[in-house]
Amino acid sequence: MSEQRLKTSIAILGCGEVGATLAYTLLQNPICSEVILVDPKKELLDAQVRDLGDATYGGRAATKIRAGTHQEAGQADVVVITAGAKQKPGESRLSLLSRNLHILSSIFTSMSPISPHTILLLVANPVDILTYFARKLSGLPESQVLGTGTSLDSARLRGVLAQKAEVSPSSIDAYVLGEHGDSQFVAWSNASIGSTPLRLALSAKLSDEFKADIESHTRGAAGAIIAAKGCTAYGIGNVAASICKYILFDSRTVRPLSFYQPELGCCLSMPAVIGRKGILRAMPIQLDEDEQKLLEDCAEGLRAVIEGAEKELKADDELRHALEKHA
Ligand SMILES: NC(=O)C1=CN([C@@H]2O[C@H](COP(=O)(O)OP(=O)(O)OC[C@H]3O[C@@H](n4cnc5c(N)ncnc54)[C@H](O)[C@@H]3O)[C@@H](O)[C@H]2O)C=CC1
Ligand SMILES: CC(=O)C(=O)O
Repeated sequence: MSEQRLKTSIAILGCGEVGATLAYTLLQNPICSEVILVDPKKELLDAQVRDLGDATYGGRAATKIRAGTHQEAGQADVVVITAGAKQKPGESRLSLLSRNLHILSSIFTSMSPISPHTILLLVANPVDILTYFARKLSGLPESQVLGTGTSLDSARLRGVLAQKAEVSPSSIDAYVLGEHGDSQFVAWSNASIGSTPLRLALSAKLSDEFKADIESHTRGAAGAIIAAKGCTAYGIGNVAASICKYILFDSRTVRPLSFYQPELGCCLSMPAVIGRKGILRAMPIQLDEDEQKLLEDCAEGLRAVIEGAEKELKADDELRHALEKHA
């Protein structure tokens, strides 16, 4: 096989806390030949590339890291978008929408023309809404545009359940679904430890109070970490690196990811099979009546945010033109 055919690249837009942590994770666990970092803050970009480069000299150095332009990023196999404002302590993810939508739109203008084979992975918040608009702004097929969604919340859920059940997190099969935000919910009816349904594995422990405690821990995790250190980075760095691996290795792994749900009219997280072409297919999940209602409420809330954002977009010439380009 020629050198050219083996070359695989991941571009990371935004090299702040999350982008740099993701880059470091990709250098420590090589899955591609090149990581390209892009950020308008030139001094920060150069410093991150030098610092991250210093981490590659000792070992296998299988992955090279370099600074690049938006145009170069648009030709990468996977483009991860971490560019955007982050929450201040006490702020919600949705409060970032207006700022981050402008950044998202400028990114697609700068990356154009984007490779038709690129897979876009949205990380910046509010991730479900930005995933929705990235589909429209990029002009890429729906299956190639996904967001990390509740995969991080699900990792947090597995962590806390593993402690309670005294088993390894890798033996817990449980999903947080819906919005990566306040309206998320746990699909308790499907949760299991090994092949044992959670209600059998935890029996008496699994009270409503126990569930409410776990849900509030999972929902509040980001806020608590941000209040103490100003950002979250390691968890999402690890989750985003894993998703890049599922894509590049065509591993067909099932994870809860944010992608377009035609019957709900928005992007939110449901289980999906992930591979080289992005979302290969949704994996059906049977929710109970209460969970189905939570899913519908969550979608209704996200659709209302999308409608508000669309009104704002129509009033802004630059954003309106960006959206109309691929309408
Ligand atoms: N989905 C998830 O689970 C998580 C999402 N996040 C989100 O990720 C985003 C980034 O967080 P941090 O890295 O902590 O923020 P940060 O402020 O440290 O870094 C953001 C970077 O984006 C850059 N940027 C701005 N415009 C750009 C453009 N047009 N092209 C390329 N880069 C651009 C900025 O210069 C800055 O360096 C936030 O929106 C945050 O809420 C953070 C953690 C978890
Ligand atoms: C910041 C964020 O979205 C998280 O850590 O979940």
